[in-house]
Amino acid sequence: MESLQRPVLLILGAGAVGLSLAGKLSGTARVYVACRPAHADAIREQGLAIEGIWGNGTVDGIICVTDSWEVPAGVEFVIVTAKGTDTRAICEEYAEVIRGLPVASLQNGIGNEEIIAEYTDTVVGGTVTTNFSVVGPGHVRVRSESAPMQLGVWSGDGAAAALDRLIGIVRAAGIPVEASDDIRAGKWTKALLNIAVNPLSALLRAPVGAAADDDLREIVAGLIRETFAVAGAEGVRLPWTTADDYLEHLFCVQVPDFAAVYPSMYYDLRLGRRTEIDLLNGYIVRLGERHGIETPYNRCIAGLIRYAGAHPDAR
Ligand SMILES: NC(=O)C1=CN([C@@H]2O[C@H](COP(=O)(O)OP(=O)(O)OC[C@H]3O[C@@H](n4cnc5c(N)ncnc54)[C@H](OP(=O)(O)O)[C@@H]3O)[C@@H](O)[C@H]2O)C=CC1
Ligand SMILES: CC(C)(CO)C(=O)C(=O)O
Repeated sequence: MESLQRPVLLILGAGAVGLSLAGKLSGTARVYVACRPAHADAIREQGLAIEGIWGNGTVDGIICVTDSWEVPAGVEFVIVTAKGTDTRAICEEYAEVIRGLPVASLQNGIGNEEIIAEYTDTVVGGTVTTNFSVVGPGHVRVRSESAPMQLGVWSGDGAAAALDRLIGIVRAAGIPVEASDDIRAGKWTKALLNIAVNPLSALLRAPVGAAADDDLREIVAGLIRETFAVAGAEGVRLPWTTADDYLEHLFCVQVPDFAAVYPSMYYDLRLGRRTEIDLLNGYIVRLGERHGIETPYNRCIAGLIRYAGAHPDAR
């Protein structure tokens, strides 16, 4: 009977982040994951293998689905962890399931919550500043963590109540989490880190620590100064007054925290998948054009990533 009272969650687009979350959340919730057949087959056969700072071992009880009709009634929360390039497609695929349910995004980049809000009324925005990777089918690794998960009301009358409940579920599972009273700014705050390190790591095949190299610091500073100018024009209230204040945090805290690991875009480029560049640096370029702000550093790095993405011999 106890399991019937557990919250029922559906994680949409479960790879590095989604499967790791599923592994942790299944301690306190019944968790369905919408994932690819390779993960589903491995997890059905031998459970989810998880290693790293969130614990080591095999997690049984995660329920894999590869099609929307496999999701039973009774799901209370949906968490989207697909890449931002797949947000619309996965929302379309699971549209019947998610309509009317609270849906949270833990994705990087700007624009995912707006898409999700087209499919349900109640949206919770979120960020996760932890490093996750896929080791193989049904096997994930969790490495460095630099800040607690942030969750905040995005839209919908029911979002405040949904937020409280979701935070309770996440906290009960032992994942550090905080409520954000301005999750729009929270998404931009997280994007600063991704704009600074993801494309450089992906292009150079180097871990995040490379961003602090003397030859790269000025590039990172250029990316961030442009992003601050655009964020200011958009009226986004970042937690740092100036780009240089954030750069100090980036180089003194975030880059050291993630020095040895590779960001998600590194894996996308290596594996020939679409990258999230247009939700990050490419987005800054588009907004810069709208506001008449020059963004040469972001334009350059976004172009390099797009070129490498389109030319296998360049990645
Ligand atoms: N990895 C990290 O350390 C962090 C990542 N993030 C962000 O979290 C999000 C997820 O990243 P990450 O977990 O690394 O990405 P992954 O690519 O590892 O995981 C996403 C998974 O969703 C699958 N997927 C996509 N569409 C569908 C679908 N329609 N049905 C079933 N499965 C689907 C993908 O399969 P396929 O590849 O075959 O399409 C992939 O396995 C991104 O926005 C990322 O930027 C945030 C913080 C840290
Ligand atoms: C925080 C970081 C850099 C962790 O890997 C990330 O968000 C990503 O990989 O996209």
